[in-house]
Amino acid sequence: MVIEIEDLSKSYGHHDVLRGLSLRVAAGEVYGLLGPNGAGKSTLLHLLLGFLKPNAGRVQVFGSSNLEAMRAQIGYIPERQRYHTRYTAREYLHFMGEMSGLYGSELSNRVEELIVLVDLEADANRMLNTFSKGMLQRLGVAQALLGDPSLLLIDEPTSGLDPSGQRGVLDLLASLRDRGHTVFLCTHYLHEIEYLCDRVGVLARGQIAAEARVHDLRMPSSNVMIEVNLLEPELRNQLQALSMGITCEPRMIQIRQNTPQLQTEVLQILINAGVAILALEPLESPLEQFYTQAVQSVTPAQVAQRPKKEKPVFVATPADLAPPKRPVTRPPGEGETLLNELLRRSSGSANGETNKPESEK
Ligand SMILES: Nc1ncnc2c1ncn2[C@@H]1O[C@H](COP(=O)(O)OP(=O)(O)OP(=O)(O)O)[C@@H](O)[C@H]1O
Repeated sequence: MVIEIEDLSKSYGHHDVLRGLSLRVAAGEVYGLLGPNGAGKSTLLHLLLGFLKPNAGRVQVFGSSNLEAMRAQIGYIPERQRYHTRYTAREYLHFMGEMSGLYGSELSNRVEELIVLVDLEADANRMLNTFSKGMLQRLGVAQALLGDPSLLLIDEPTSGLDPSGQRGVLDLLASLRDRGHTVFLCTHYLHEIEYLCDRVGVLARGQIAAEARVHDLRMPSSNVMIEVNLLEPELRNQLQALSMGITCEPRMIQIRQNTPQLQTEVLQILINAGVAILALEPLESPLEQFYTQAVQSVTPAQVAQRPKKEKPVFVATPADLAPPKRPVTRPPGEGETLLNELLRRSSGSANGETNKPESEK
């Protein structure tokens, strides 16, 4: 294992940020950590780098708990890097390379190789105060790679970049993944997870609330939207009669609780009626559903009730991620999503207990 974290807790004063978090990242794996603002993603990166000390728990990188000694093998790309803008990109990389103990031809060769890798050949002699945010971010990647680290810790790499800047950074990170680097990536953006990562974890209320292989989340969405040129009222009624989960407007059909069969029936009716289909899109991606469920599932009461040594709240498997069998629109309390059911079981509520405080039971 490249990263092994067990039962990690970190507080700032009375503010408990991480509460018994455990996770593992294997060599060559690209792990994406999603979490709302303030969930503790940057804190976790700083703990991995040994910049911060945990209140409890174990952090090992490359099998060692001496994280300061491991730093040379880690490339860190922070969300916001500060640069000395009076340097050119080439000078800056030389300067930073010397700081990491590289000299002479080894340093020059490494700098030139990295300038090519991050696609800054044409701009390497320009002053950094003329660089765009995207160029600075690519320079940050080059800097992180100076010591040829095998593990990269990356904090929100495309935050604040325009679409072409984002594309440049993502393509660069994909090329690093393809070179076999182990990557631990913190992000808010689901498309980055889909594009880059092998596995995804959701950090919520100080724990890994859910974990899944990204490949297993590539499944048909359970809710889709079909955009059409125009639906006559008669046709709308015909479609809505197919299922309670279908709602129609003059130019849009929503299928909640979509199945391949139901979708085929809807499309067949539209085609037979000569309706032009302009678009068919998922209402939310399976990854989005997975993230939302994970963030909403861990309630403060559940966190407070969990004994310290308990395993992660929920680790998703492909079967767990299948669309819920009962209608999504059912009244509250009538049923649970599978994820919620598992969560309740894992917090000891399967045998009739609820998560209410003792006083309310
Ligand atoms: N040095 C500090 N002292 C006190 N509180 C801190 C400190 N650093 C972070 N925090 C708090 O800890 C919590 C977690 O912060 P952190 O920056 O790790 O979250 P994050 O998930 O990276 O957030 P974001 O996605 O917004 O960057 C936040 O509530 C933050 O205000």
